[in-house]
Amino acid sequence: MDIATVNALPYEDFVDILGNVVEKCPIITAAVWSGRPFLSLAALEAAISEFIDALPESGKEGILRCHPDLAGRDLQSGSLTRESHEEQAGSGMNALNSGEASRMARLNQEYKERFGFPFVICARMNDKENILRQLSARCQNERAVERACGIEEVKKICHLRLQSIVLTDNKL
Ligand SMILES: NC(=O)NC1=NC(=O)NC1=O
Repeated sequence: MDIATVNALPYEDFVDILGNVVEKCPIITAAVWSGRPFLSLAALEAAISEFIDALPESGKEGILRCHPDLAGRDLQSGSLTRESHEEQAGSGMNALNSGEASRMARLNQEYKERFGFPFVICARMNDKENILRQLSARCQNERAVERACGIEEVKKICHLRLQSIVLTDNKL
């Protein structure tokens, strides 16, 4: 789909097609619809990023709380969204050995208890070794640092999800 087609979508279709570029946060997509026509995919992505950046801390934490744990219960129960499942499987989260799985579960729990929101990382840009390394290291950060870091990862996930839906090579 090219950006001209995206711009022509009524908001129902815009939200249907692009509503999960930020995991389980279709309100972001529904809000940025007002900003069309977007001159390029980059402009659409910038509108999403600006909407997120303008949210209060509680809103940013809310976005993080909409993300399923990596190798967590949603993966185990098969209730991940299509996008999350592809991302988690692609980074090996569904192929952890028992030691790795219990370490992920313990560190995810520790992280959530410390910050009140889950550890979020762009799985498609990391392998399981780096995810475990990042999770362990980031547990030591301050809350504000982790809120910002998690949101940056959300934007990376969004960038890749948008690229899989909207063609990037043409501009209006
Ligand atoms: N907690 C997470 O980081 N979750 C995820 N990262 C991804 O890239 N996909 C997910 O589901």
